Amino acid sequence: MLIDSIASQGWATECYESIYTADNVMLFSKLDSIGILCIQELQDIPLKDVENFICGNGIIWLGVVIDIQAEQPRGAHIVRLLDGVFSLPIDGSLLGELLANAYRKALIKNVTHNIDSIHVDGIILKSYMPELKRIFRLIHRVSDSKAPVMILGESGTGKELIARAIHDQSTRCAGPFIAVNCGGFSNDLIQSELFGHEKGAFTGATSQQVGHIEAASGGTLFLDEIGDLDLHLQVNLLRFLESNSIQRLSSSQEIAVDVRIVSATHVDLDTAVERGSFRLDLLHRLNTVVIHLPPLRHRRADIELLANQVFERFSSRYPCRARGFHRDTIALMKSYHWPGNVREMLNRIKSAIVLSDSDLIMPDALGIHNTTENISPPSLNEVRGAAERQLITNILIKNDNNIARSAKEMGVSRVTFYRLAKKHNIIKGE
Ligand SMILES: Nc1ncnc2c1ncn2[C@@H]1O[C@H](COP(=O)(O)OP(=O)(O)OP(=O)(O)O)[C@@H](O)[C@H]1O
Repeated sequence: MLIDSIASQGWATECYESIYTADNVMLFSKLDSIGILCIQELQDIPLKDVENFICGNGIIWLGVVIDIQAEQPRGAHIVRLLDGVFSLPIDGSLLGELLANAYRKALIKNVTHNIDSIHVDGIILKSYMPELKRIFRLIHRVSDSKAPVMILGESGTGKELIARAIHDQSTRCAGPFIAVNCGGFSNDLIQSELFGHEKGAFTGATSQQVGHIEAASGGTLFLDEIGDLDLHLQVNLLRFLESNSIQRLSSSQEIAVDVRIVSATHVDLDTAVERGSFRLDLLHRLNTVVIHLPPLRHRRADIELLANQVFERFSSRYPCRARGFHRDTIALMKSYHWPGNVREMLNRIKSAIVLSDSDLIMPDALGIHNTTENISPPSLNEVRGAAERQLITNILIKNDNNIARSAKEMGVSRVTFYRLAKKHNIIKGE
């Protein structure tokens, strides 16, 4: 068996039955991994999916074929996307050489393309959590496509920053990034803000105005608080998404527009659909790719990293005596509930930097008087869910995101581990 032969040369191996299952694991795998694809097994899989799989992660791929001649022409196309191909049976030392070469390339690729972090607005987004690393990799992966992205998360978790990151990493980065708050205006105003209007379209329309959708052409339109959009406007937005064209208010002229849509909301849209306040067809148009941003209280592992990043960023801008945080301050930040998420952390640290008169920022400088403020007691289900989620996350971190080892340590099958990790959005479903 090929797997045994590879393992006998000292390589750690994992075997997956389909590229769809493997795809989830790839998002977690170390970037210096090598993949081997059995080309025969790809016969029934749409070529587009195979291409996306091979090109969509930071891994060096080799292919194994039974009979190279018989693989033409579909197999030949796949082979061109790979870094090398070999047929079976293969001599052990030749296999060792192929793997060593691929590993060298993987290490170089890992150094030159760090896809575990994102640069945006002068900030480096980093995380110790597999869930966040997966999001950063996802952003890199969707960068070349126009697929609509929906970002879900509480206020202040960084939804707009992530939307900006998606734009900046994309092939549209030279185009405009236009952000619109769908909940911030009256219905009439938002209609005109989005679609534009002709002169005289309504009282006060003294000149023609280009709407945000048109203005974002060639770039990205970020629709914040999409859950607050009125039903009537949802119909108009859906029409635009289906036709890729708009009509300004009071005009019958169709204007073609090429934009990528990123939307965000803190509202539970599934419930909104059930209640009839959000259209299911619009939801399906917007949520091709979904990113769940966790609240800061679920990112304990990142608190110190984030706090230090914020400190570095702002301590050079303001007069500041402090050189960092006292360890009790870090401990307080880790135990605090952060109802306002990263935005609240930013504001508390900024004022602590300005007000602090000691070498280290002390806990009281954060102005957090009662760590239980704003916390309503969690339900038993919430407590169980949070514990399960934390356990899975910790086990994944400990096992270097290796699913098989994590499942073994947790004492469940790989399938059960997968199901639990998917349930908690730690990994993406198929
Ligand atoms: N990982 C991060 N590192 C540093 N700053 C961050 C990070 N995430 C978010 N921020 C900052 O936190 C603030 C809030 O972020 P953002 O406006 O993107 O949140 P949001 O989820 O869109 O909030 P809302 O739903 O209220 O509009 C911004 O100043 C942003 O720059």
